[in-house]
Amino acid sequence: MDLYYEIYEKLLHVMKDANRLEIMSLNLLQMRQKKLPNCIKLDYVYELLKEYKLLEILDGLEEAKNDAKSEEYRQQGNSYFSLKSQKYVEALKAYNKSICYAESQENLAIGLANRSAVLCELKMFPECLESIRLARAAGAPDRLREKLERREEKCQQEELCEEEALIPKIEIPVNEKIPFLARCLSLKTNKQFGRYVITEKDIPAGTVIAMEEPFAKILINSEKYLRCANCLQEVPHLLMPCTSCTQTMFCSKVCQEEAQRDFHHYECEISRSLFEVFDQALLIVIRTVIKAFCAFPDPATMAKEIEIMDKEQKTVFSFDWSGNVSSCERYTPIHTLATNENLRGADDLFKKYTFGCLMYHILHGFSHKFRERFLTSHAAENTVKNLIFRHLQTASTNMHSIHVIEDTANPDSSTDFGVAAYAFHSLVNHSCSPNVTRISVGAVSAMITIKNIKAGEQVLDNYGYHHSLMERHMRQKETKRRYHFVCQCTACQKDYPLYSALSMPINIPEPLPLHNQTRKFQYSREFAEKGFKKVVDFIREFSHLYPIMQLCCAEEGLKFCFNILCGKIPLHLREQLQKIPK
Ligand SMILES: C[S@@+](CC[C@H](N)C(=O)[O-])C[C@H]1O[C@@H](n2cnc3c(N)ncnc32)[C@H](O)[C@@H]1O
Repeated sequence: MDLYYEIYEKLLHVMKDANRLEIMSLNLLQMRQKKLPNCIKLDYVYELLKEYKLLEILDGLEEAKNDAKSEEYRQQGNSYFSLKSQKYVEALKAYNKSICYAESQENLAIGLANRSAVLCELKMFPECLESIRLARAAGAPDRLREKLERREEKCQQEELCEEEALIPKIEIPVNEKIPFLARCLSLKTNKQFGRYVITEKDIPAGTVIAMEEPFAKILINSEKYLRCANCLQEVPHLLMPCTSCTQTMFCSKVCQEEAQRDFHHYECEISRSLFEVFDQALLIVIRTVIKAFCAFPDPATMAKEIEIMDKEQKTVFSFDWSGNVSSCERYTPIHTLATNENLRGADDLFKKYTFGCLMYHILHGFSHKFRERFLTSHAAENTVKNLIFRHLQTASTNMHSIHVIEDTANPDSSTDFGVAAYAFHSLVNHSCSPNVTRISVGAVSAMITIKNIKAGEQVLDNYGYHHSLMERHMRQKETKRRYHFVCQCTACQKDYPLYSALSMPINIPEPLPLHNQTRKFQYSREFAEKGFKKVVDFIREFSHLYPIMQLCCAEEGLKFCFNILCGKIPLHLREQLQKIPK
């Protein structure tokens, strides 16, 4: 169980034992009825956490660089790399961890040299050469010289056959003021949906309609030694450690400087605590709050601007993004994302007060840089608490995962490597039979249509509850629980069947036969290019027959092929594909 949840459960437990649970709920309810600001509710729960000494659990979680640990992680890397294991991605992670913990230049250089060995086994020859260069620059010891030379020679002899991933483009007219959106998209509001996005023109299936950069993004814990903490690219060969902390790696000087300016300056001292205490759903909250504070010259100006934002409720559609956009303007559409505060139950709010207290405690207690720059007055402290609470709510309603290509042989294996806050994507509502899907191109989110959408229709994504995978009553229960609405989409109204019960008319061809392809071929550019065209043509022609088995498969095929065209094959999958005999 994550540490933040363990502390929450402990608090519940001690309050119950002391017969204080009811009175606490009543107090919080009264504060809510009096419409007191959230910082006061957080203060109330904060006092309880202090009284029961639960905040002490957060002490001493940081670790300094340490050669003994660096060597231990290198040993772990060696055993993953051994002939017996051949777990190359795990070996890369362990070597990078060893690099991050290295105190001495020697341990840093050995880690880099060992990393090059794994890259060579993974047939990533240019990447291996880069790691050799870095190992030498770090002063690789003489005893490794010969090994590095042999490895270098081998890499130089190998042919390069890496295919560049395609960067998708919006190929229909683009909004002049919002160059990352198709011009036909516009925003509406009504009682049922709140804000919602429609298209004013017909859009055929297979059309990219948005390419959006996030306001804030984070890496998940299991990826921190494989990807750059700033751009999130999977470039283990380029990663160099933060010179102070043990949890953060950057792929370039540019990324390091950007991260330092945007968030790492305040997170460096607390980087291990953050990963130890919170999961990705909460890490994005802290990152959003830090980035928000960095967007303003000082907390007092920020508080004033926030008042205006709360009043005006501007969205991504309110700004001209074609020229210079101020950092305050960039933050505004994230600030105004839906919180669903009035629809949340007491239990949910109590959890969020507790998690918010833990976040505040870590920022206030352990990040000196954050405290010095932002917690400069009582009013500023309240602004931080209110903002943490706000984004605990916006994140749970609006956050989006950043993911890689799915592994068809292990559909349950995780594909997420990050979480991000997107201003436009967060305005798109849910359907159990969606007409768009999102694909991550790095941290950029590409939205592509998977059905033909007619002028005037709403653009609808899926929040994880598809009619082909889950019964209607379960979907409606889940959307109510997590997103506070009972879904009334066409699939719910017409009770579309589960995948296994879909009809499969025999006069309609199979759109993309995956089963008689080898696994390696499924992930090739050649397959994806042909496959994409085939499924798109299929959906465009037969869209009116939905829901039938062939169309559900075609939508899945479209996602799969588009992902392969635009995304790089992630390392763990590359390792598996390489192990398949020719
Ligand atoms: C990511 S936001 C979507 C944009 C939102 N409508 C807004 O006004 O900001 C998710 C929230 O939108 C609303 N929502 C999403 N899909 C919906 C649907 N199919 N029916 C009703 N409300 C929906 C719910 O309040 C949900 O918590």
